[in-house]
Amino acid sequence: MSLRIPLPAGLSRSQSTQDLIKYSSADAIDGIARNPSHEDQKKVTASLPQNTVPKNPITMSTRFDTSYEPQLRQNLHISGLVPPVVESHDIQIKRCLRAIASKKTEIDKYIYLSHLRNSNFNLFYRLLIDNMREITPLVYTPVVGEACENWSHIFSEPEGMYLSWADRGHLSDIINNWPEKEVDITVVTDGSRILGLGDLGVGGIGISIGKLALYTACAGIHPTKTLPIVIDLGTDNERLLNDELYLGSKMKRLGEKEMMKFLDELMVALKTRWPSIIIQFEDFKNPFPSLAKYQNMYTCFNDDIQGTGAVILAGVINAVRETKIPPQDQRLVFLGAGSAGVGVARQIMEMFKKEGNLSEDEARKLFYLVDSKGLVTNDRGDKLAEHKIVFSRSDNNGQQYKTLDEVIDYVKPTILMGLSTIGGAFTEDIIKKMTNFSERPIIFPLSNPVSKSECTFVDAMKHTDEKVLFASGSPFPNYEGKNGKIYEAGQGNNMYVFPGIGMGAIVSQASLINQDMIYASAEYLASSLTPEEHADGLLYPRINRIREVSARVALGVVRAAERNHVARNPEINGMDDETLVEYIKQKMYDPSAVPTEATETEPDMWTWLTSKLSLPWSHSKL
Ligand SMILES: NC(=O)c1ccc[n+]([C@@H]2O[C@H](COP(=O)([O-])OP(=O)(O)OC[C@H]3O[C@@H](n4cnc5c(N)ncnc54)[C@H](O)[C@@H]3O)[C@@H](O)[C@H]2O)c1
Ligand SMILES: O=C(O)C[C@H](O)C(=O)O
Ligand SMILES: [Mg+2]
Repeated sequence: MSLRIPLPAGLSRSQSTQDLIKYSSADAIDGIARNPSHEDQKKVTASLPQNTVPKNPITMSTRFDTSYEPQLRQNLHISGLVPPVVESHDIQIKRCLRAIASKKTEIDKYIYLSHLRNSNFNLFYRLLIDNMREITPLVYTPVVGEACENWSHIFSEPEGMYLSWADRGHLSDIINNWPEKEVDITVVTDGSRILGLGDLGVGGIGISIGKLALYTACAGIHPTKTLPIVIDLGTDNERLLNDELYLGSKMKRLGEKEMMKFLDELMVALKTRWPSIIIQFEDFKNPFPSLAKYQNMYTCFNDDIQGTGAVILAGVINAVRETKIPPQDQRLVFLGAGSAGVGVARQIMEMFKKEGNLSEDEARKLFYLVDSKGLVTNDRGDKLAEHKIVFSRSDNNGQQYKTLDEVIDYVKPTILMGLSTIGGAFTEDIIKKMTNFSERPIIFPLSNPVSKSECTFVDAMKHTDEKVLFASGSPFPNYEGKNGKIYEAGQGNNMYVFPGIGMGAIVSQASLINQDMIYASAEYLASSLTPEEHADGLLYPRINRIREVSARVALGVVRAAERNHVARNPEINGMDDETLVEYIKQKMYDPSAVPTEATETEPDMWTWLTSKLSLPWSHSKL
C-alpha cells in the first residue's frame, strides 16, 4: 500500500531529499517480526531456547500510545489521558508523516522526530523501520550534522550523559545516575571531529544519539538498553566558546594526556556498572591511541576506523568484481589519510592480500594516500603521524606531489576514495581523468555530510558517461540516465555494519571485538545483496532491508567471535547458520510487540528525574 501525502505550499516534491511523500509502509517492513507464519521459520523457532523473545515493557516513554486497547489503558491508569480512539501504528504513522511533511526545514523535522522518540519510542521506531530510506537522513547523516552544530540552541532534553573534566574522580558515581538498570551498548564521542564539521563540543552528543537510534532500528537493540555519551573536555570552537547558550564547559580543549586519563576512568566505570557493555568510540579527532589501548581489554571498537573500513571494504569487494580487474592490478588513491582513510586502506589491503594472493608489501604498494600536504611519502620533510607511516611511499624518487591532480597523473588510479572533508575536491577534470585508467572507475566520495562530499552522484555519473561504480557517505537522490534508466547511488556509510557488529557482540557475549570480527562484518555485508540488487548494479543492499542485512552481518560477527574463542554465550553452541540467524532475529526489539497487559518496569529517566526533584506529579500513577 502506498500513500501520497500532500506537501505544504513552497516545498517541492523533488526538493525534499528524503522524498517523504513516497513511502510504502507495509512493503518496507522487513518481515522479521511481522511474518512469523512461514513454515520453515516456525521449525527453526521451535528449536530455539525458550524465553529468547524479548518482552516489550511499557515505560514512561511509551505509555500514551493510542494503539492501546481499553483494558490495557485501565491497567495502566491512563484512561482519559489518551484520546478515545484505538488506532493502529499504521494510522499513527500517517499522522507522523503528515506532520513531518508540514515542517519547513530539515532541522524542524529532526526536532519533531526527537520529540517523538522521547515521547513514544515504539511509534518512533515503527515509523523509522517502515520508512528507513526517507526517515534515516532526518535522524542520522546528514541532518544530524546540522543538529550537532546547533545543539545548544535546539536542546530541550538531555537524551544521554554529559561527562565533564570536572567530574573526574567521580565517574563511577555519575555513571550510576543513569536511570536504566540494563545497558547493552554505549556510543561515546568527545565531539572533536563530528562528521566533516570539526569540533562541535558537547553538540557531538547528537552523533551518539543518532548512531544508537540506528542500533535500535537496524539491529533491534532495545532503545532503553542504549546509552549516548559525550565527554566534555572543552572545545577549540570559538563560535561555541563565545555563545552564551553553549551547553558545554567553556574552556579550551584539553590534550591527549588528559583525554586518556579521563577515558581510563570512564572505561572502568562503565564496565563496573555493566560488565558486558559494548563501547563504540565515535568521531574523535585522534581515535588511534584509545583503540590501541582498549581493544584488547574491553569489548569495544572504533566506528570511524573499523566500521568505516568494513563497510567500504564490502562495497569495494562488489565493485572490484564489476571492474574485472584483479586486485594486484588495481591502484588506489585516497584523498584523506585520517582515521577513516587509513582504516579503509587497512581493510582493503587485507582483502587484496587474501584475494590477490599478495604479500603485505605487495598489497601495500597499491595504495597512495594524500593528506593536506600532498602525497604521503617518507622524504616529504615532515614528521608523519604514526597511523600514516605504514602507507607512506618510498618509491617517489625524491619527487613530491602536492595536489590531487598531480597524484592522479602520477598514479593513474582505478579506485579513488574521498575521506578528506573537502567538499567538491573531485572536480570534473579529475572524474573525467579516471575514465582513462579503467572502463569502470571506482569513485567513492565518502566525506559527510553532503556539503563535504568530494563530489555528487550527478557529477560522477555525468563525467564518466554513467560508467562509474559509485558510493558516497551521505545519501544522494537517484539519477536518471540518458536512456531513462534510473540509477541508485550506493551509500557507503558505516551504518551498514556497526549495528550488526554491536548485535553480533551482544548475542555472542563477546569478550573482545577483534579484526577477524570486523572483517567478517564486511564479508557478510558484501554477500548479502539479492540477485535483483546485483542485477540493478548496486554495491550495497537496499536500505529498506537493513534489518535483514544487519542480522546477517551479526551472524558473521558471531561466527568470527566463536572462531577466535571470544564468544561466551553457551546458548549458541552448535547452532547452524539458519538457527543462529533466527536466534538473532528473535532477540531483536520489535516496536509493534506491545504487551496486552501492564508490566512492572524500571523507572525511565523522566520518572527518575521527577522523583529526584519531588515534583508534584512524581508519585502519581503516571
Ligand atoms: N562514509 C562513512 O561511513 C564515513 C566514516 C567515517 C568518516 N567519514 C568521513 O570522512 C571524513 C574524514 O574523517 P576522518 O575521521 O578520517 O577525519 P580526520 O580528521 O582524521 O582526517 C581527515 C584527513 O583529510 C585530510 N585533509 C584535510 N584537508 C585536506 C585537503 N585540503 N587536501 C587533502 N587532504 C586533506 C587531512 O590531512 C586528514 O588526513 C569526514 O568527513 C567523515 O565524515 C565517513
Ligand atoms: O556518521 C556517519 O554518517 C558516518 C561516519 O561515522 C562519519 O563520521 O562520517
Ligand atoms: Mg563517525
